[in-house]
Amino acid sequence: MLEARRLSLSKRGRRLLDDVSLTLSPGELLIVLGPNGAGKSTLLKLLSGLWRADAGDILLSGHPLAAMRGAELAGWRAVVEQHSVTPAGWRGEELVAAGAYLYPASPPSLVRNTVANALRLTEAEELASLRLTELSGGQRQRLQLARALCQLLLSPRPERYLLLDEPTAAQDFAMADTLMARTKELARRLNIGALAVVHDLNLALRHGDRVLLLNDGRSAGCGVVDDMMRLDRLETVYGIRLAELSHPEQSLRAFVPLSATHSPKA
Ligand SMILES: Nc1ncnc2c1ncn2[C@@H]1O[C@H](COP(=O)(O)OP(=O)(O)OP(=O)(O)O)[C@@H](O)[C@H]1O
Repeated sequence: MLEARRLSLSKRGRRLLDDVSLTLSPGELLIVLGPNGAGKSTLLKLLSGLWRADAGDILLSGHPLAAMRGAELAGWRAVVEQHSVTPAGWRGEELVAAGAYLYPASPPSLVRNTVANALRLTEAEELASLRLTELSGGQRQRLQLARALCQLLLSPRPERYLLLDEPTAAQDFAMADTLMARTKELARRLNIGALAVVHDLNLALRHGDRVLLLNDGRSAGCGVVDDMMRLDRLETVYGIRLAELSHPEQSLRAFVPLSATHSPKA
């Protein structure tokens, strides 16, 4: 299990995260929701080991993340950041194969198969031979997801975690839904703990196992989707009136903003 206990972080005299805790189990998809500036990316940077918290601990299967070096950490977790830099001149499959850099002793055929598998799982097969500079933002984002999957698929660690910062931000409506469904399915099938920061409440509703709500650097609750995704709670966190709609025949529900009463904090 990935366990974050009472994380806090300040920068330039501002509290970006304040006493935030969470658990992420292998096989589940935890969605992190919250308004702009709530601290979602900050939390992901701490969980990834890219930043260090001022207070609190992060444990991976009981081992402190703070004591892990880069290569060791990369076996436990793969990260897709919000803004990833892609090397000029690379083609899609080279980016995905970068996920195998930790395992130089892997047989080339295993790496080739893993890259192909990761491309297939992320609906990115047709991007393999194309130059990154000639791809759309959404296509590059899918390849980054494939690169992260390749890293985890080759890892010998008993527990693996996939940390995604807005993995569907550049995806069209249909692809966003497909990718979140895939992520959930992969988490289950490969027993990977997946955490995804998303903005779309309805993606969280449809695909999340559990939800962490962040507001102003603090936790506004963490629990199963039905408990967290309640109208009153979401209206408070987002500062907007919402309507909850349900499909007459299928057990589907969705949230839509009702009015322009939003009062952004910053
Ligand atoms: N390097 C930094 N130094 C100082 N403050 C920062 C830094 N990075 C982010 N912040 C501040 O921390 C707060 C949280 O930022 P963060 O990026 O974690 O929010 P977020 O919830 O991911 O927002 P968004 O939904 O807009 O991506 C913001 O107020 C931001 O201005």
